[in-house]
Amino acid sequence: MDRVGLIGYGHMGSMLVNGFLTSGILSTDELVVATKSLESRNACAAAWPGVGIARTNAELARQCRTIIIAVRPQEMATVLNEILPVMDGDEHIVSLAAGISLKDLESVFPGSLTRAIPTITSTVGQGTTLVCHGRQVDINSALRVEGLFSSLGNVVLVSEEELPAAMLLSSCGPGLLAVIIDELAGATARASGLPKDRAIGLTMEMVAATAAYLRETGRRPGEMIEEVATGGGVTEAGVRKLRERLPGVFDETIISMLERCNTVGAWSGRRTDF
Ligand SMILES: NC(=O)C1=CN([C@@H]2O[C@H](COP(=O)(O)OP(=O)(O)OC[C@H]3O[C@@H](n4cnc5c(N)ncnc54)[C@H](O)[C@@H]3O)[C@@H](O)[C@H]2O)C=CC1
Ligand SMILES: O=C(O)[C@@H]1CCC=N1
Repeated sequence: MDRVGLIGYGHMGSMLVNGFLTSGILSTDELVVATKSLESRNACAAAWPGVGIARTNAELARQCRTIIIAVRPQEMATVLNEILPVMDGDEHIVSLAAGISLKDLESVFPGSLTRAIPTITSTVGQGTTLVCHGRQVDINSALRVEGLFSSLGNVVLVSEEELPAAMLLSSCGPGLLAVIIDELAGATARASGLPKDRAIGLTMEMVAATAAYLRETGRRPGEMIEEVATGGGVTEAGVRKLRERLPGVFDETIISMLERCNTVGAWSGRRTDF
């Protein structure tokens, strides 16, 4: 049986297990999970009876042809060090790690490699997984992996050059937007006395409705601003303030994140000696 192995059962790993199994794209006996902490191994076993739980990453690698690695980038070399010696070479490795390039991965595993960048919003069936296949991935393996991630929501194929920018928006973006929701609600609560929880509730509904409006009408953001900001009115005063300050803040934000993309894997010097 062509089993799927998942290494790491944190935010992404647990979301993938939930998505693969509840969508029915995999049955419990087609999935094997390995993770470092005993606590999350037990949590996985309790939540998903029937899923294979491997005691080590090597044990998982011996049983699976598709191996999804959902550990932090800093742990990637350790995991590869454990699994590569027991692999045949015809497996398909899928890395979720931000900031570790296919070239880096190919330098230690010259076989089938795919980078997949999911998003936490797939927990509720919304959002996009970015997928970028390496040169060695054949069509069947590519479709298999795309099918797995389609069970969580939208899949978009991207080139590796586009991946960091696309990830900033589709995958880091939910974290950035959560900051904006928090700050907007917080400032409103501070200035008005509206309880913060109520302010957050109203802001969340507004954000979801704004996205739906833009999506369904096809309006550009600038057109929507014009519709909302009545000349000489209330919104206009706020839009003017944000237009003064936000471009600089967002330029700094995006530059710092792109810089971090280049260093988060810290691959240099971490090559292993299999
Ligand atoms: N959190 C997010 O929204 C997204 C994360 N990613 C990427 O997904 C990967 C995982 O991120 P998270 O789930 O947020 O991290 P996390 O810290 O929540 O989970 C990491 C998991 O890996 C396990 N682990 C650590 N070392 C291990 C080892 N040597 N062997 C086996 N398991 C080990 C940990 O016990 C934990 O279960 C990262 O590489 C990240 O760049 C990609 C897209 C979105
Ligand atoms: O913040 C991170 O590094 C990960 C990658 C994309 C979203 N979260």
